[in-house]
Amino acid sequence: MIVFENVTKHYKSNIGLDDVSVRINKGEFVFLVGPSGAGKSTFVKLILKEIDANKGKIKVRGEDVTKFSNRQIPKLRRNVGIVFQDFRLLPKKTVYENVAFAMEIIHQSPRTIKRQVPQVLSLVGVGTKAQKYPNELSAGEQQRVAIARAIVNNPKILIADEPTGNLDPETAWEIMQLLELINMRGTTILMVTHAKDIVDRMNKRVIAIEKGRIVRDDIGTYGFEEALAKMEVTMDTLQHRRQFNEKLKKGDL
Ligand SMILES: Nc1ncnc2c1ncn2[C@@H]1O[C@H](COP(=O)(O)OP(=O)(O)OP(=O)(O)O)[C@@H](O)[C@H]1O
Repeated sequence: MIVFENVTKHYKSNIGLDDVSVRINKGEFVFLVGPSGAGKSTFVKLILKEIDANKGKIKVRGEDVTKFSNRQIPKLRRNVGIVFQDFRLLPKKTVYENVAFAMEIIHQSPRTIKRQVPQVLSLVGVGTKAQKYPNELSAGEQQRVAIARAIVNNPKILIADEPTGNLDPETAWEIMQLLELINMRGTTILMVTHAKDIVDRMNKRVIAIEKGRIVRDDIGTYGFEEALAKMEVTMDTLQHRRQFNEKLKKGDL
């Protein structure tokens, strides 16, 4: 889904990323962590082609974005939703209008907008706030609206850049559960964060970068346990089927 192959990005004298190779698969939930100046924003900006790499290939959904022309960039960004720490909602538009606007700019029909916006607002838990303005909402509600706006056009990838940075721990956790729900519906999620407690609690894959290099890439253990649980079910089912077949053969049924 997102592949970096020997990607290097230098800014004059600073290293953004240094020979980074990594693959994020379809459906994954990945944390990108690292100290300030490590290269996290550089990583995100390269995916969105807000900046260009000096070296290497960056594939997003199989296409090498380093070769994209300016005309191809809007399509790329349509496939990658993004949410920020500071929400970035339009203050003079209502919740409904903020989300509808993301559909209007890609020329969705009024009928589709009318159908989709209420659906996505209730999915993220702010269905009753459609006519409110951002300043009438709590921080957590504003982030929910920003998430609604980011996913309303069904992007395959959602990048969350410090999405809980402005939230108290309880609200932050609610937002994480919402992101998990979105991930379970099939969206690949890349979340940049400094929130160690959240990273530990979520137990997902963690890519750590320092000074432009990947220094750790740990797969969360839940994925493995889940797979094991699924295997047990399958093995149970197989065993039942085998017993059933044997009984059938013996004429015990
Ligand atoms: N436009 C730029 N011009 C020059 N140097 C830059 C530029 N943008 C980033 N850098 C440098 O590249 C390195 C990586 O920066 P980047 O913003 O990717 O880090 P980060 O991990 O996102 O940091 P933070 O957690 O503080 O946002 C840093 O040394 C930074 O100073």
